[in-house]
Amino acid sequence: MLLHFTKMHGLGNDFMVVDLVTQRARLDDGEIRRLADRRFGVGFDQLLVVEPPRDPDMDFRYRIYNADGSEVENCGNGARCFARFVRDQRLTHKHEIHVETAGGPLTLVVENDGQVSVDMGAPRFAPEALPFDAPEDRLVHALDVDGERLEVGVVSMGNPHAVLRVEDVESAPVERLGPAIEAHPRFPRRVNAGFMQVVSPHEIRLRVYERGSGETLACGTGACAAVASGIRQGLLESPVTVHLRGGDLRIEWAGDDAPLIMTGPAERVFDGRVVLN
Ligand SMILES: N[C@H](CCC[C@H](N)C(=O)O)C(=O)O
Repeated sequence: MLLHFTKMHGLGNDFMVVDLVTQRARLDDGEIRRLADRRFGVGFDQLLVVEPPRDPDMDFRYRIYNADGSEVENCGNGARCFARFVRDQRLTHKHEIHVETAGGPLTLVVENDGQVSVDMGAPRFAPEALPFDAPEDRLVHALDVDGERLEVGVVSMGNPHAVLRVEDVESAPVERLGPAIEAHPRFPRRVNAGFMQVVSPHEIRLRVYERGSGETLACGTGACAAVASGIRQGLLESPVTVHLRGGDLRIEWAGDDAPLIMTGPAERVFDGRVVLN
């Protein structure tokens, strides 16, 4: 069977996007891992699958799978690429798109300059929202990792994030601490590990070792989590420019139960067809 797809990226966080509104295919986790492979398959950080909505008030449902085949609740860069995809494919003509995800409903606005703004919902800090094994909500939690005692902010953006403040993202031990935090037993469903350098109250640099995909060039939910944790700790003030390895995102948050608004680009690279086993 041939499956049509579009290769896209949000600041270098790259996606294989598949329309299962006009196509039919069943992709199990083994097939997703094969397609994710950058030599034996198409190669991507995440697979985005566009489906008809289950709720008639929504425009679409979109499902997100990491390169290891795990299905996840939310993907910020993916949401922007999804919005660009459904308009480019003429699956909708709307500028404001309402979509169901495993992490809850999202509202996406495609701006005239090609940037996409996403209402990412409100961050949740309660440990049970991630889930994270801790007795209570704290600004930062002590976490023993690889013989070190770290202090991490924990945030759910629908998906789980642990944010570690570092002096310099370039010299931060992401390769060593990233996998150790991702697989830490106090995160029963694993976690995305963010390494945040505060440049000024309105500017950070960020690297993210993503759950299920490793370090990516950008992570939208990771940028939201870092900003939310930084504002809550009094280190940052909205709006915040987040410098990621693949480029910049703008994150706004009014605090408390207000949603985080993330704005950034979404690029198409090529259309393709792949043979499914
Ligand atoms: N690896 C993440 C999903 C993708 C998030 C990221 N690509 C983004 O832009 O938010 C997780 O397992 O929760």
